[in-house]
Amino acid sequence: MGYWTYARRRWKWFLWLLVTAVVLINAAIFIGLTGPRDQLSVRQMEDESHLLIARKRLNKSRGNSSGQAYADWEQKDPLGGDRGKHLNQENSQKQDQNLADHGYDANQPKEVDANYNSRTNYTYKDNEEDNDDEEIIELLKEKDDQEDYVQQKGGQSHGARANYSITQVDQFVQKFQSVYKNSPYAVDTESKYLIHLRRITSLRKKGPRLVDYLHEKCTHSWEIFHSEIRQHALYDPDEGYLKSLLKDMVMKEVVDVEQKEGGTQIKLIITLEDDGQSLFKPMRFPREQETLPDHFYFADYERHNAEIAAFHLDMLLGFHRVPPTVGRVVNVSHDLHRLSNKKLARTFFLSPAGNWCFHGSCSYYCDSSHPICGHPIMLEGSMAAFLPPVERAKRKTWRNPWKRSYSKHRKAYWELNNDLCDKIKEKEPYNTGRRLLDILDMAVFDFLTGNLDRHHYETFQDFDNETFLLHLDNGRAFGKSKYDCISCIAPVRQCCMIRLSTLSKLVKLYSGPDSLSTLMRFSMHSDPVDPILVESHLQALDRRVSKLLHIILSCLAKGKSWNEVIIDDGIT
Ligand SMILES: Nc1ncnc2c1ncn2[C@@H]1O[C@H](COP(=O)(O)OP(=O)(O)OP(=O)(O)O)[C@@H](O)[C@H]1O
Ligand SMILES: [Mn+2]
Repeated sequence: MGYWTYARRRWKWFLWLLVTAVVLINAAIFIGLTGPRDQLSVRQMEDESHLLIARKRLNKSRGNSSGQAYADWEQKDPLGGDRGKHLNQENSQKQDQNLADHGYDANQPKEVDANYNSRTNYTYKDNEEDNDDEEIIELLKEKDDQEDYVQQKGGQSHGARANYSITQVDQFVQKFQSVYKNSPYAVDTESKYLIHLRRITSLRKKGPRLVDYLHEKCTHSWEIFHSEIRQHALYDPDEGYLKSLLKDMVMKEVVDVEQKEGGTQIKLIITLEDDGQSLFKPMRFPREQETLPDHFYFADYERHNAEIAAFHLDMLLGFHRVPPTVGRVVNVSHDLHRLSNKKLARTFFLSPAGNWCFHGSCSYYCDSSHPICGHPIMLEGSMAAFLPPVERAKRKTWRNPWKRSYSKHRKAYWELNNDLCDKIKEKEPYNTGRRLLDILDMAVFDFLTGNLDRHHYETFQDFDNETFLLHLDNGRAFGKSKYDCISCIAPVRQCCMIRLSTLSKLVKLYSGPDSLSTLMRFSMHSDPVDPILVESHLQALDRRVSKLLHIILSCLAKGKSWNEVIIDDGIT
């Protein structure tokens, strides 16, 4: 072999080694960049053919879409069978029978929360931010020492009183009854809560519609919902369209899916065959799972069932400020993946357990370690009716004066000082009209649901400042059933004020015969993904009704006069 032949062979070897090295280095870089965790999902997302095969297989065995999967729900009345009738005074006699038909018996003994009397419930140890609230803690501790602060009376049903009666509140309720004896706000212990509620809401002046919808011709339920939005309420529960809207959100075929930008966690805009749209928040955890003790409120996961429960609670309180919301089970493949754009579709994958999962893109929990998964393909979520597009009905976003700091280290002004109310009372829009009392209503609502995440609120610009506040975004509510968020009610405690119509409803819920937990259980029973709340969260509602009344009572005890604390602004 000559020298040149030998040299050529070595050169070939060298070239071959070089190419192999380049390939290996590239592969190493690829693995390093994507990380071993994502290898499986990257492969799965790139190669959608296996998803198509799996989809076909599962669709065959489970029905094509959520509409079909939920066809049996068609027979169900989305507003609780005879809710319409319950709210109708003329049918009040039928009501008892209807309630009985639904297994509702006001005289049934209720499960008593055995832990309620324990001291830990009053010291709020599981959330340090509220430990600054010395005053209320001292007050509650003091009462706890008196032992009769909370008397458990399992066996009888008298509203929240049944399990969570407070001696001083009983006396306050008696005074309330005598002061408003012959007024629409009168409270007795016999009549049904829904009759009481109806009497109060019937006093409401609805006000005009949104300007752009004055001459609207409507066919679909969502169009009617938009055109029926009024100055003083988002919807009217007595109108037939609400029932149809809830039903349509469950039954209509999904025709488009898009990820909603803005906010921190994943939400999808789902368009249905009638062109109506809903905001879909997917289920992440079982109902029993509570907020992780080491999570701040702003890092807490959103709960789809909290959105549904909040809608029912808001309706039962007669506020009508939460967009109609209902549970729906969707097919991750047919209803979501098939209709997603490329960016969203790439985040879908088959999990090692064989479940259909996705994670979308957002700032919190949108990665493959926090997947949203079907079982194996059907996924539960909440569908909130979309508000009118901003091009037709502009909304104004307001900073909540009692906004939290959203920082691990800082506290907000109102958490360190008690005079925020005195300051904002002087300022627009809180110095006139209904706004300040609406903020206090929102605090009552958030205290009941345990929602610490109320940084902003919105109103419809058409109605200027004299309008209701939208109670949007309740996804972080109902996170801790044994903990009552006293700081959520700071606006009421610091202003020492409450709207008469709201107080009257709370007094009625305390007095019975219906308790808030029973009414909620009954109202939510109509939802396709019922049970919406586990028992401990329902019991918490009754406990919080008692505490709310105690907070009002302590304002009076501080020397404020009745009319300074309880404000009749005519808004119901
Ligand atoms: N039913 C609805 N129809 C139309 N828009 C809505 C609806 N609900 C919420 N939005 C809009 O979408 C935005 C985000 O919704 P939401 O607040 O529920 O999401 P989020 O991720 O929980 O937000 P954040 O992280 O800020 O708490 C809201 O600020 C609101 O403007
Ligand atoms: Mn939120």
